[in-house]
Amino acid sequence: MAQALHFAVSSPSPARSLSKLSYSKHSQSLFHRRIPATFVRKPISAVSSDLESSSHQVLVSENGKGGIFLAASPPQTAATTDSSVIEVDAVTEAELKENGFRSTRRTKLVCTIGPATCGFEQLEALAVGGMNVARINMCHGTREWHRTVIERVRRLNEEKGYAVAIMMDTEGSEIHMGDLGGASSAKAEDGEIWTFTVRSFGSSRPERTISVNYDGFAEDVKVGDELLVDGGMVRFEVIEKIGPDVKCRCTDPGLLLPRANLTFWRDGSLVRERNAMLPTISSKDWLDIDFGIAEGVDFIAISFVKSAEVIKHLKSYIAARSRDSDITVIAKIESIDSLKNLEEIIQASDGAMVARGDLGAQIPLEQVPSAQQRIVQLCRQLNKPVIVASQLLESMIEYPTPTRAEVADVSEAVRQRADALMLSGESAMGQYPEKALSVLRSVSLRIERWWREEKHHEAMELAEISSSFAESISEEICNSAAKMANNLEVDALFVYTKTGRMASLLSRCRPDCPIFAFTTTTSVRRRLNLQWGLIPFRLNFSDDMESNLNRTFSLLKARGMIQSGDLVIAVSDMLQSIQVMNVP
Ligand SMILES: Nc1ncnc2c1ncn2[C@@H]1O[C@H](COP(=O)(O)OP(=O)(O)O)[C@@H](O)[C@H]1O
Ligand SMILES: C=C(OP(=O)(O)O)C(=O)O
Ligand SMILES: [K+]
Ligand SMILES: [Mg+2]
Repeated sequence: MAQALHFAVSSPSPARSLSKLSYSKHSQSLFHRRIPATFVRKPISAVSSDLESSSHQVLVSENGKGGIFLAASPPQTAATTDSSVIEVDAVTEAELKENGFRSTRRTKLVCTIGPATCGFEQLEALAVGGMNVARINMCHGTREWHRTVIERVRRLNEEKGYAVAIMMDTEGSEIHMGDLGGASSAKAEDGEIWTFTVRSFGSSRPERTISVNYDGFAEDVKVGDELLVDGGMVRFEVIEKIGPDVKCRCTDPGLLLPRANLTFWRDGSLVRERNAMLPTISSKDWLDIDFGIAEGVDFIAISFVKSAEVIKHLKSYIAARSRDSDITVIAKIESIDSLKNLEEIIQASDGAMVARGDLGAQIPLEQVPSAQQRIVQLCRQLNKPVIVASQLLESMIEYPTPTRAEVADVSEAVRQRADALMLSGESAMGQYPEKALSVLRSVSLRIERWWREEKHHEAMELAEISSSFAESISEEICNSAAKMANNLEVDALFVYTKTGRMASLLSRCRPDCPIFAFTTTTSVRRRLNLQWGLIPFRLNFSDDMESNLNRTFSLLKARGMIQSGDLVIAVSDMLQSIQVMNVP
């Protein structure tokens, strides 16, 4: 029984308007009569409203495959011919073959790499387990150590066909403890007197003495202040100051980890005077940033961002230092100031991280969940990938299974439809990194399915974000294509995008089906690895959508990733078009 789809298009000239499009459920193909119409004002239910300019025509025309082809502007000339290779990472290929499209995981997974996972085999195990991005934290380890990790991830991608991206995370200039003289941790017992000092020590460090990286520390703290390690994992009270040494009594025992973050509180509020004067990007950070640019990392995550200024400054520096690299700058939201200036920071950044570790040390812990929800929602509105980070599965540093509370925390982050989840200590120095990763994966799949089956009608209302008419065409096309994909229950969305923008506009709509994103450069492909629901492929393609589609179909069918009859909606940023068709 054919089902009529109506596209109502009004045109300045009378009479000519689009009429019926018949959609036959059986052959799953759309057919229609070719009626070119200049689209002026009325919305087309599928492509939606506000394409006003008369210079833009919306053509509904036959595309030889009985498919519908909406082109919002005449096709431009575009790229060159191509090789017939399609690059897809091995994990995705296996998942698609095993579970089919609809159950492919949408939420991306970031793993912090540390001593527990820096070996080639350990990195491979994480990649097989679904790691999309490997994070290196410059707060720890040497540049040489991090370079080795980067090289191993690159080798993994080369040899095994993965597309694991690299995220470099700056140390930042907040106050933290030094190393513990090589010890992996130190236990502070209740009532013990510890010395925090700005002195630096060679090999022999007196017992219960901790060096602090902030020279102003001994001046700024006052007797009576409360000193928090890692946001309250251990607490001390300042009892005496002797020159560079600050004597503190342990009031809340716990484990001291190397280079743990220090904050100090006076009369119940965070002391930030001089601290606030510290630069967001320290001199060491600039050296690390040069290192990251030289190593070609995909993302640079900036710690303790306080304003949009530092992001703009860094982006212009990166642009000047490396013309062609498109390193994505992620703002870590982990201080009171970053919450105060949240919108401007996210607007200026390419993405954000809810860095709950330090955030929970700077604001009362009970405010972290609502701050997380606010940050995730704002990023989604502004079309910026957002990562929920830290302590998701903290107990799995020591235990092979998570607590119920941790599973609920992960579920909530997936329910909020964050783009990505991040493991910190769990994968950097924990005993069960692969188990922790598999918990993230299984919880993601479960909540994503819950969304598709029970909640997708609650898709978030997305405000218009385009800053030009051309951009608004792309935005309208993606919003419509995502809606069509849900209404027609298509198996997948295909998007052909050089810059990745069209792919992220589709990801922003959180459609029920996965989004196959084809792009011509490896760096854009890796960058798309952080965005919800995108399965990035590298493929040389032209502006001839027919040949792009035919080649893509044959390449993916040959790899058993799609099959004839699958229903696909294809979107392209070159032609600004939507096509609905069955895989031949
Ligand atoms: N490159 C590294 N070398 C050694 N230890 C690391 C490294 N990266 C992370 N770690 C360990 O894992 C813990 C959690 O990692 P992360 O959350 O990134 O750092 P932090 O908690 O110090 O901000 C760190 O405190 C540190 O003990
Ligand atoms: C991710 C965070 O930053 P870092 O681990 O670098 O302190 C955090 O504070 O949660
Ligand atoms: K850091
Ligand atoms: Mg932090």
